Amino acid sequence: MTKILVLYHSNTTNTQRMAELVAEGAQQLDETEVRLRSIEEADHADLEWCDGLALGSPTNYGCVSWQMKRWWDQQPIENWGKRDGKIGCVFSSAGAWGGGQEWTCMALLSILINYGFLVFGLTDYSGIKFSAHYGAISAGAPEEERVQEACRRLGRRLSEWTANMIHGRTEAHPLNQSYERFKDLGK
Ligand SMILES: Cc1cc2nc3c(=O)[nH]c(=O)nc-3n(C[C@H](O)[C@H](O)[C@H](O)COP(=O)(O)O)c2cc1C
Repeated sequence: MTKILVLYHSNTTNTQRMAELVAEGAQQLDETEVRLRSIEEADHADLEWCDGLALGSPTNYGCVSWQMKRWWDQQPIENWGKRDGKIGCVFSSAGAWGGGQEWTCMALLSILINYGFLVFGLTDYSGIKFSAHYGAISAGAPEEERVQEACRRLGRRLSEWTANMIHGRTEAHPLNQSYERFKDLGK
C-alpha cells in the first residue's frame, strides 16, 4: 500500500480546499492510502508514516505562513536525516495571480529538500497557458476547473511517483499512464 500524507495550513480554507483536491487526486491510483491532515492535527508520527507528502501553505508576504514554518521548526531534531528518500511536492494559494504562490512553493520545496525529500513538479498542462511546474497554485479558493485539475493531478502524480520509486511499481510510472497530459500545450 502506498501511503500518502497531504499536510496543509490554512487560515480561511482556500489552501484546505486545494488539499482536499490533492487528496482526491492521490486516491485515484489503486492501492493508495491517503491521510489528509492540517498542521493542527498532524505530528511527527504522520511524517514517519508516509511514503509521499504533499505540503500546502497560504502565501503570506510571498512566503510560507509562520504557522507552517513553526510546525517544521518544532519537529524533533533527532528525526532529521532519518526520513530521507520520501517523495514530496507542494501547493499554495495567494490572494491574486502573481501574488507570490511560486515563491511560497519554492520555500516549501526548500523545507522538503532540507529534510531529505525527493521533490518534483508537474510537466502537465491542466488548462490553456496553465501549468503547475513548481507545484499547484491558486488565486483565492480553487474555483476554476484548471486549478482544480492541477491540484488533482499533483496528488495523482505524487501517488504515481511514490508507488514507482518506493514500491517498485513499474506500471505506476507517469509515462505509463493513459490519461491526457498535454491537451492544452501550445494553445
Ligand atoms: C498575513 C497575510 C499575508 C498575505 N500575503 C499575501 C501575499 O504576499 N500575496 C498574496 O497574493 N496574498 C497574500 N495574502 C492573501 C492570502 O494568501 C490568500 O487570502 C490565500 O488565499 C489564503 O489562503 P487560506 O484561505 O488557505 O488561508 C496574505 C494574507 C495574509 C493574512
